[in-house]
Amino acid sequence: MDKPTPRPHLHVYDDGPAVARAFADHLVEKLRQQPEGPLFWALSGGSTPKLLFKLLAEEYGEKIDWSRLHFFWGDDRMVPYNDPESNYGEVKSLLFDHVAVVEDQIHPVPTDLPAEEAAEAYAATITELLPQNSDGLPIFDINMLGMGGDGHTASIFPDSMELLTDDRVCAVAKHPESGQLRVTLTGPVINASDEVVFLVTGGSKTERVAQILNDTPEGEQFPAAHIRPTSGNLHWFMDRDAAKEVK
Ligand SMILES: O=C(O)[C@H](O)[C@@H](O)[C@H](O)[C@H](O)COP(=O)(O)O
Repeated sequence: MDKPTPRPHLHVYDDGPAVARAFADHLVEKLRQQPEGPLFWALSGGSTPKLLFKLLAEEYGEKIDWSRLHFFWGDDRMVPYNDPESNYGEVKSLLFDHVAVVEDQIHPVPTDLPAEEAAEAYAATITELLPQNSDGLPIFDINMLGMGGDGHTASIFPDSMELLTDDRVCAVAKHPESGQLRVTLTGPVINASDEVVFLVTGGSKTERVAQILNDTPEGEQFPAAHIRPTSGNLHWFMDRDAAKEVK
C-alpha cells in the first residue's frame, strides 16, 4: 500500500518581496543546518525568483558561502543565454554577476545544442554530478519551482502529463501556446529531491492554488499537484493573494 503523502508545509507572507525574502532566509538556514558539503540547487524562472535573485545580490552577498552552492535549472527555454527569455541569462545578470559564485559550479541547460541533444546532455551532467537515491535518481538538495496560471510547473504543462512519470532525467517540452521548445526535469527527478519549494504569488493564481492545495478532484489535472517529493519535504511559499482560498 502507498504511504499517505504528508501535507505540504504552507508559508504565507504579505507580498512577493516578502516571499522572496523568506526563501532567502530559508536558504541561509538550510546552509547553517547542513554546515558542510555542496548544496545542489535547481532554479526556476518566474516573477518571484527574479525578486529573489535581486535580493540575494543586494543583501545576501556576505551572508551566504557561495562556494557551497551548485546551480542547475529545473527548466529552461531553448534560446541563447543572452535572450531575455533565458532563465539562466536572467540569473546571471541579476545574481551571478554580483556575488562570489564559483563559475565551475554553474550548470545551465546547453541551449546551443538541438533540443533532444540538449536534454540528453543535461541529464548526463546531472547524473554525473549529483548523488543518487536507491532508484538511481539524482537528488537535488533544493528544487525551487513556480506554478503557472495553467497549473504547469518547471516546463511540465497540462497537455504533457506523461512527463510526470517519464523515466528520463530531462525531457524536451513544448509550450502549449507559443510552441517554444524547452528542456525540463521530469516528475520523478523533481520528486526525488530532498526538498521542493514552490514560490507562488499573485491573485491570478488563487483559484489554481486552492484547487491543488485543498485536494480537490479538479486539482489532479494540473502538473503542480503531482509534485510530492518522496522525502515529504514539500513547501509552498505564497503571498496572501495566492493563498487566499486555501483552507
Ligand atoms: O521558465 C519558466 O517558465 C518557469 O520555470 C515556470 O515554471 C515558472 O516558474 C512559472 O511559469 C511561474 O512563473 P511566474 O512566477 O512568473 O508566474
